[in-house]
Amino acid sequence: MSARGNIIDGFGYAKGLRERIAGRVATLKAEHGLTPCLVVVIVGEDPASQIYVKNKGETTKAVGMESRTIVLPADTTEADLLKLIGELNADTGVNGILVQLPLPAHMSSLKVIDAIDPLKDVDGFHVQNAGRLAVGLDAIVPCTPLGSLMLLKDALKTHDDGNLSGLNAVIVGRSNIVGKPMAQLLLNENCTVTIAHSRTANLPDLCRTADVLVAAVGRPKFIQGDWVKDGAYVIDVGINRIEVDGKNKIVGDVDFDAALPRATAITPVPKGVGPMTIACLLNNTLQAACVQHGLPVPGDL
Ligand SMILES: Nc1nc2c(c(=O)[nH]1)N[C@@H](CN(C=O)c1ccc(C(=O)N[C@@H](CCC(=O)O)C(=O)O)cc1)CN2
Repeated sequence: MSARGNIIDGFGYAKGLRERIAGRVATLKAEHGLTPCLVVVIVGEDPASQIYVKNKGETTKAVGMESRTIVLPADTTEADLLKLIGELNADTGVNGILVQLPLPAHMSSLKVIDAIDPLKDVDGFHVQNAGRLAVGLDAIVPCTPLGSLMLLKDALKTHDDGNLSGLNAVIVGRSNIVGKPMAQLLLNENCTVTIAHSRTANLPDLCRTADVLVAAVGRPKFIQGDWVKDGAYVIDVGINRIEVDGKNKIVGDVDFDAALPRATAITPVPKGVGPMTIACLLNNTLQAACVQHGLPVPGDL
């Protein structure tokens, strides 16, 4: 039996991944004269989004890629945003397009995402990428689920036989950007997958069946310690800002302290899945640039 209570170092893993990406970017530049370019579009002034976009710009440059950030006012019309996306789609110097979410309420994120060229959709949110992932074709995979899977596989390799096949996976949350693609990825790994949501009956008992428990529900410390099966792998995707003793704190969707002793391994918040999101975005951008130029796509990093 493997030891309990291991903390998965997403921050460290993401750092290593960024270094490997930087190496491949340098090779791409040296051998093909190609520098991948990522454009991030932000509409409005949501403070958290502004921080994420700033981090994306800085890390994109740090791995040697070109970064452009387009800031639009909150009252930008949907038509104007769609026009901009059309221009970026047509610009051969742009390899990746990302529209930061959430968008202001007067815009349809589905419509906006649908306007992005699927080959430049480095978020992997376009319906063509979602469909391709669902049927097992090559696709751009959403960054947070992709990063979660990388951490999970690495933890399994470290603490177990590394095999996801046949494990029971329960994903709490059915969003298009995390829950559903995570389910597809785990299904591809031959897990038996259940997606739970707000109408699921007896959620605690369902969670107790999970060898792999993924929490993506957006509610602070929602998953209690005694919902975690002895020896489970717990991936906490939640990033919730709460106030404790007058101070702002970020916590996940899992009651970490209570879950830790039961889990074989668990991601913390912060420094768990979060840093993997941006590292995987860079990887998707690198791969998208290769596909667009007919170059071989680098393998697993
Ligand atoms: N177009 C997109 N919009 C959004 C996405 C996305 O993948 N594509 N995801 C989130 C926000 N996000 C990236 O955009 C993101 C969230 C969190 C982190 C992160 O590194 N979190 C840190 C804590 C950071 C903090 O102090 O706030 C951690 O968990 O350690 C990176 C990226 C919604 N929108």
